[in-house]
Amino acid sequence: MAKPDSLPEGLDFHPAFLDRAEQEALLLDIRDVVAAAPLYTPEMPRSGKPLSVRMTNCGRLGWLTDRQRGYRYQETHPVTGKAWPAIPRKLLDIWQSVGGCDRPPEACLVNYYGPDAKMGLHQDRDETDLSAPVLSISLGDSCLFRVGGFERNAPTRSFRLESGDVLVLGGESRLRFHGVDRIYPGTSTLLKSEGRINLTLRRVTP
Ligand SMILES: O=C(O)CCC(=O)C(=O)O
Ligand SMILES: [Fe+2]
Repeated sequence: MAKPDSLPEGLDFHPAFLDRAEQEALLLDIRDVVAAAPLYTPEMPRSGKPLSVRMTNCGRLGWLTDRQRGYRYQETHPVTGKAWPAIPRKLLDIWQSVGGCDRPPEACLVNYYGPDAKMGLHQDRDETDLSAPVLSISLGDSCLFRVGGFERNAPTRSFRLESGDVLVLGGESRLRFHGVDRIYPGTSTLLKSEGRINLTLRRVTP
């Protein structure tokens, strides 16, 4: 899709960065990741309320949240107790070409959104290295993505993210609030069924 006319300062958006063949190849790698590290349902800290998105990770560190211990990175899958699988080469290459960071990512969060899933407005700030960017890749159904400022109540703008789009939150945009308002089911034929996969690559430690 075309770039929206006005995106917030410092937001680096690459619509249709991956062509269909690249998306299919990446999806095969993600299926291997999910086979080794199954999707699970994360819980909100304290309340234990389940998130609508299911998650897993690859990389040395994985991001997770549960009732008891809240938001954090850890080296093992919360259900299997095993180390996360490695980040696929293709993702490291994408980070190298558009991430603008010479150190490799340490974590790749895999978010799976069913047709009704969403993600509330939040900042990514559980990393100790906030100088490295957050790089996000969309696969499958389109979503309505919302991005705001540096306070929760600052004005926000929404635009669609489609399969193959890459978005980099870096530099002065690293800590912008963002979230996913909704999925548009049936807008992509990439996945076998409705839904969206988001891959979020991050550097965690300096
Ligand atoms: O699904 C997306 O596009 C955003 C995901 C996200 O913001 C996150 O996992 O922190
Ligand atoms: Fe985020």
